[in-house]
Amino acid sequence: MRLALFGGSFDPPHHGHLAIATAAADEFALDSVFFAPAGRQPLKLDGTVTSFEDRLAMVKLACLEDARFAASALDAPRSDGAPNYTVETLSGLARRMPAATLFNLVGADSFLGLPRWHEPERLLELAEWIVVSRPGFPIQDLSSLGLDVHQQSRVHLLDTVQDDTAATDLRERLEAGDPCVDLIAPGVLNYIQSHHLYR
Ligand SMILES: Nc1ncnc2c1ncn2[C@@H]1O[C@H](COP(=O)(O)OP(=O)(O)OP(=O)(O)O)[C@@H](O)[C@H]1O
Ligand SMILES: O=C(O)c1ccc[n+]([C@@H]2O[C@H](COP(=O)([O-])O)[C@@H](O)[C@H]2O)c1
Repeated sequence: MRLALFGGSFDPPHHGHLAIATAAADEFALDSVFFAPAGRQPLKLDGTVTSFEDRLAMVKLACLEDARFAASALDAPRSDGAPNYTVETLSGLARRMPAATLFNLVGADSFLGLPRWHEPERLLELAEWIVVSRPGFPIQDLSSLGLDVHQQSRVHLLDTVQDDTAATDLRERLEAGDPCVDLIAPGVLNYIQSHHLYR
């Protein structure tokens, strides 16, 4: 079983998320990609986000686009209010699925922030990483992270996707009344409209 954790705000899930998950699943023969909305992103504790329940519901709808995709509540808000550290999510997955080959899927912008994540060295041991290019974040910049040779062997770069969709832009466009039909899955758009999100 080859399984990727794909964490994010998913506020809302969009074409860029589906494009990188599809490319990663194709290239690395993944059986499953777990889309896990972050309850409390450790580096964005002050940011306002749409409720976890709405983001999980939208992710479930987005995941209908590919049989390899599944929505996951692994990063649901914790009862003690603590942030959702990916190191804990991945170690939980490794315990529960000891036979699985684990990957962590991220865009290049997220990966460039790795030194600020909780326990970066352990994160690179717990899973292989798939880092996908994103316009404005050249994959060559990853050399600036100073990973040693072993750590580099845990990181796979995928530069076949160049998708400039960003949730921040979409939220602004939705607020302005643009339905963004080409960039958001139809089921997600229906959910946004019927729940009056991003108004
Ligand atoms: N267009 C894209 N190309 C490559 N990676 C992406 C793209 N959009 C999102 N990602 C990656 O998906 C993961 C989750 O992203 P997130 O849900 O925060 O979306 P976002 O579009 O970056 O949101 P925001 O604009 O609110 O920061 C991150 O690892 C991010 O790098
Ligand atoms: O564990 C950490 O310290 C950590 C720090 C920053 C981001 N993350 C996770 O990385 C994923 C992508 O986050 P983002 O905000 O860059 O899209 C999401 O699941 C976050 O919870 C995790």
